[in-house]
Amino acid sequence: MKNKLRLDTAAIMVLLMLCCAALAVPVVLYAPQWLLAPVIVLAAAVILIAVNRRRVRTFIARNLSGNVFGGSKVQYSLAQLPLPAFLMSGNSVLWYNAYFKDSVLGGADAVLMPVEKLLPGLDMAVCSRPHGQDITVNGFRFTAYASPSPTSNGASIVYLVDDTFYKDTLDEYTASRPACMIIVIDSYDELFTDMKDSEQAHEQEAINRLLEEYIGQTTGFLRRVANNRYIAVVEERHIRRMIKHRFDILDKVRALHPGGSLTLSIGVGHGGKTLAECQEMARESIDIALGRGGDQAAVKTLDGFEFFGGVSHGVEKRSHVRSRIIANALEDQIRQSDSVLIMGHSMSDLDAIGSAIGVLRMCKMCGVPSVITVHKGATLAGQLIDLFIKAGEGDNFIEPEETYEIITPKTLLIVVDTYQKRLLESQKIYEKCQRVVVIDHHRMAVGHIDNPILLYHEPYASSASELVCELLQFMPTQGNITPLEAQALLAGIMLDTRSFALHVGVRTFEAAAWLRSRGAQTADTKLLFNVSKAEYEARAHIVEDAYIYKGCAVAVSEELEPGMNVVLPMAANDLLTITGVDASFVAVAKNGGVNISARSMGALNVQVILEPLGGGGHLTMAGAQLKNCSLEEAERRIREEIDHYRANQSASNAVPVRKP
Ligand SMILES: Nc1ncnc2c1ncn2[C@@H]1O[C@H](COP(=O)(O)O[C@H]2[C@@H](O)[C@H](n3cnc4c(N)ncnc43)O[C@@H]2COP(=O)(O)O)[C@@H](O)[C@H]1O
Ligand SMILES: [Mn+2]
Repeated sequence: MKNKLRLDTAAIMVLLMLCCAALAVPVVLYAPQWLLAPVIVLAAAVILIAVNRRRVRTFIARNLSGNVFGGSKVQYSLAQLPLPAFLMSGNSVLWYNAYFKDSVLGGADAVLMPVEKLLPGLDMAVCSRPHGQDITVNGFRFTAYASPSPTSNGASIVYLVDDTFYKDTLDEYTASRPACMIIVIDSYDELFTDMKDSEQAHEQEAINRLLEEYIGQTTGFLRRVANNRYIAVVEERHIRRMIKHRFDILDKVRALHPGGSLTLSIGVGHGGKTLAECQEMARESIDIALGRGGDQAAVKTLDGFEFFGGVSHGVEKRSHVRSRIIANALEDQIRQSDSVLIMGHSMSDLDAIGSAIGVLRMCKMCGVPSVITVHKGATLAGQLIDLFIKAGEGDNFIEPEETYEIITPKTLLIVVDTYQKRLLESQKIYEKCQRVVVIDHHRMAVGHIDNPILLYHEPYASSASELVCELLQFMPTQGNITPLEAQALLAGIMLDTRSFALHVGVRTFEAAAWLRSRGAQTADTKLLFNVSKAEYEARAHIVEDAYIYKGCAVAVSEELEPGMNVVLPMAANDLLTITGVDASFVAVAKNGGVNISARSMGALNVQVILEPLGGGGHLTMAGAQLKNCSLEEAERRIREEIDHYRANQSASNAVPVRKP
């Protein structure tokens, strides 16, 4: 009968269409004034079809749905089921009970209608699973369950459980969970110490007002717990809104001073089981936000950290007193050890080896057996190590594997120029040594060494070599560093400051002056940055092939000759010297993957751009290593992250473009 009805409808439709078509031609040719006639016929056809469809649907519904369908036992039980239920075949609704008609169809008929039209998004594969599928219709939130059909166009029964109340309650519960925020005014002591009382009060009042307004938009509360520190407890829904707006309070506070010297850091903990757990997560977040240089929000969730903001340059906040305390403490630790191992990051560079050479001198002055452990076949400081070998000091450098036998509980491991476990020259040495000291200048990142007995971490220092110079200056002059060692430390500073162009503070020049006084020759040091002709050519080719994308120079290159690793970061440095280039990204194929070096002069944060690719570094210098990745894919991902970064910049001004 259904087929017959469909046939009738189709036949009428086709007939009327044919009539229209047949009429239209002669009418246009001989009597255009009668053109209205076929239009009227067509309109009549459409109305007829609509009326007919409605009649058909009502007819089928009256006969098939409700309580009177065939009287089969299955149908009878579904009709009485106090839940909306329907039967579908292929993609069409065949039958439904009265509950379905009332609550889902609002009393209308829908037999033979496509299911997609009635329940958009219903997926039979999903709702056939034990947890069913969430479906929202007319403001009601159902869970749909289905009997799986053995064939794609076979019949299935679907019934809907109205969970509106429980789902709304669950949403409200989740959205109202408490979250904790710790807010810190960056570099408070440095900024506020020299201010008059009235100026201090004025600044503090401005910050308080902004924070009160910010937290005042929530149902939470804000408490100032120290001069520079606040705690806020807000609901999860407000944290979501803050994340959506990328913590725009950071911009508002930064805008209080045109120079951007006044900034905030925010640590957020949310999603924890208890408020105490969220507070602990907020504490870890604020440590990371401050360790990364401040002026940013770090959000810890159960899955890891997310960062927002972070573009201004931190205010130097180091003191000579702290350096002296660290120097004394380090000397004590060295003297309490039966041996000392000094280690940098993998693919060590002039800063890692230069600072290690400085630390080695401290150990020698303390009379404790010590050695630098480095993969001599995988270093960017090969020329420097060769100089020491030529000077008869090759024994100072040994391969990591050669140290395993000599490690005892009283061995001290001093890690320089990295704070990250996964970047260490040797994970095994780190795991074997029970006592670890870290001397580093990188911003703190997720996965840092978490158990050092002594930590000299200064993200405001130019380099690890600068930090080690400070420590050495508290050691006796007699027996202190040789001219060759001074040259090594100077090379480390020159590398990380791009020859005194970036991250240079007063203390950097103080360290350089001291090294000069200890015999470092700048011309000799410069020679350590020389490359072979082949390396120079490779570097030039990469620069030549680069193109500019959204203010960033992007270059990709096939794998370089073995031993040419330094070409990659050097080409990235070179590209920054092009006018109008805010940042550079160089991607070079390596062992089935791609290595990336990125540089900026501070106008954008390359660390933030490379972090989603699993990389890191800092604002002006970052890197990433993509495993099992083609050059095309790497290039696509770099451009995608640049797009994302630029979109955020223009959307919220959360990341203002500024030269240092
Ligand atoms: N996967 C990563 N995770 C976290 N951090 C990473 C990761 N990969 C790299 N990084 C950090 O990013 C910056 C930049 O690294 P880079 O490899 O691009 O540059 C370093 C050296 O390759 C480069 N370099 C060494 N010798 C020379 C030279 N003779 N001339 C020019 N450039 C040279 O200098 C960078 C030194 O970086 P530093 O060790 O941080 O001081 C870096 O921080 C990685 O740790
Ligand atoms: Mn380094």
